[in-house]
This record gives sequence, structure tokens and C-alpha cells, in this order.
Amino acid sequence: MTSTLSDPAPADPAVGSRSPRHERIAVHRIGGRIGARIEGVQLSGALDAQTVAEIRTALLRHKVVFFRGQDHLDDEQQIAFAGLLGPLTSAHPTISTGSSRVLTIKTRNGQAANSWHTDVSFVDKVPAISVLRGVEVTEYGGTTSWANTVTAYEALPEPLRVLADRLWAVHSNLYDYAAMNELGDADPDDPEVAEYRKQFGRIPFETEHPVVRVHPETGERALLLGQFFQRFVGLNTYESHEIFELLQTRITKLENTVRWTWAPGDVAIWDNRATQHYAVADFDDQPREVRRVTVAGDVPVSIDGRTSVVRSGSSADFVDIDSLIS
Ligand SMILES: O=C(O)CCC(=O)C(=O)O
Ligand SMILES: [Fe+2]
Repeated sequence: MTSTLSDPAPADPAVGSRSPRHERIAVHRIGGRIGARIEGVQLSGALDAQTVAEIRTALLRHKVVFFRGQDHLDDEQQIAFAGLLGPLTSAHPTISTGSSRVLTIKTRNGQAANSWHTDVSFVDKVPAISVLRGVEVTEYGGTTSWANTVTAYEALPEPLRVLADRLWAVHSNLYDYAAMNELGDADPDDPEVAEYRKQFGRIPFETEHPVVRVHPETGERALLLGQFFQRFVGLNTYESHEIFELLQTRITKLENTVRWTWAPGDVAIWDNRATQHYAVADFDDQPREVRRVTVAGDVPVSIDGRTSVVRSGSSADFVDIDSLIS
């Protein structure tokens, strides 16, 4: 165990000397390494610039921020608010749920995105920020967890850090479901599951990313792995799997995560460049619905200044839909 893992939590940045004091919002940390709840804001497309800047500062610091009581939001208002954080992507590169901007994740059969992932990491322009609204929440179960990929990197012992610094990985949407080792994965014989998987992979994407990327806004170094990882460049399947497990286990170590229990009207916003997340599929057949609007991101850059390389598929239509949508 490294010393970082047992260090006391730093002081709240809202009152710290190095961070600006928040005037429009109240920030309450809910985890030692990741996560804060923000109070005093009614999210909308009409928020003033200072409030948006304070939300952004809190997001960059805490990696995922939560808002309660945002029941007033509908799809249009969620889109308008998310648009204040940056240009939006289309709903998803391959999945359509009936809206150009909103990805609706609605299930009645207990399924969830129960594999640790960074959203859409198989394209070159990995989304920057995801804004998720709880539309129908479950009475029990159905929580979502986030992990901090910056603190996971910082806690690596030097020999592993040196290894990670030099690794590049292929990410793809055509991942091997059978090889995934998450417990409770979806039943492949369920027709809905089969159809979803077919849709998900209808356009093959493959991108080579640095395993350690430099965050374009904070300059922090973050590990980029997760569910869409396929293999490390230059290593065989066995070696790739073993080293992936070594690093991924550090990302998802419980101390490095925060878990959110949804209430109606909750909104979660995460920095997709500094986190992975996991929706827990433990809510039986209760209906559950969340809706995501996604802010476009940059092409990742490695610590030696090299950018990710597309091997197949282009994210152009995904990240630049204003030219396609009137
Ligand atoms: O269902 C959830 O809580 C999270 C789903 C998810 O992975 C996402 O919205 O990106
Ligand atoms: Fe996700």
C-alpha cells in the first residue's frame, strides 16, 4: 500500500487557500478522493456565467458532482444546461434512443451498465463531461459508482507508474463480452440484450490511446482504461489482460470511489477525462431510467505530447453534429 492511500483527506477546496471561494454554490465533499454534492443551484440553460464557472471548478476538483431536487428539468432544459459546459456530442456514436442529443437508458429487466468504463472511450475525441439525470429511480439498488483515475495514477508505485507512462492501449466498441469478468453480466440469450449489443457494435470503432493522458484543463495525469480496453499495443492477449487487471484494480479500489443512491430529480455530472463509472445491476425488475447528455472532449494527449490515433471509425459525426442537425 502506498502512503497516498492512507493520507488524510485534504481540506475542502471551497475554503482552501489555493482554490477560489465559491460564492454562488455550496460544495459538500462526500468522499475522500472523489465526489461532492452541490447545493444552492437550480440547473438550467439560463444560469449565469459565474455559477457555471463555480460548478466547473468543483467538477474539475471533485471529478463527479451531484445535485438534488432538479425535478424541474426536462430533456430540453437538460440539453440547455449541458450546453453551458461546452459543445455537445450526439446522443451516442451507435445507439439511438429517439433523440439526437439525449441517450435514454431505460430498463425493466434489471440490466445496467455494470462494467467499469469511461464513456465512449473507443473514439478519438473521448467525451469531456457527462450530465446524467435520474428520471425513474428504484426503491432499492440501482446505485452508480465513480472512480477517480487521477488519484489512481498518483497512487501508483514508481515501477508501475513508469510502466503505465509508456503503455498505449487499443479501445474498441467491439469488445469481447464473453471475456468480461464482471459478475451478474447480462444474459446473452435475452433478445433485448442481443439487439442492444448488435446496435452497439454496428459501426466498428478502434482507437489507440495513451494509458496515461494529460488532462487538458487541469494538467493532471489520468489513467485511461475501462471496459472498452482491448489490448496494449505491442503485448499479446495474456500479457494485456494481466497488466490491465493490475492497473484497473487500482482504479476501482473502494477508497478511490464514491457511490450514489439516486433520488428522483437527482443530477450527476462527471469529468469523463478523470473518471470511470459503474451502474450496479442489483434492482431486480424494478423500472429504472436515466438520461444522459454528453459534452464533447479533446483527443487525449500522452505525457510526451503524442495524441491518440484512430485505427477504424471516425468520431466526426459524433462530436460535430451541429453541422448535421438543423
Ligand atoms: O445507469 C447509470 O447509472 C449510468 C449509466 C452510464 O453508464 C452512463 O450514463 O454513461
Ligand atoms: Fe457510462
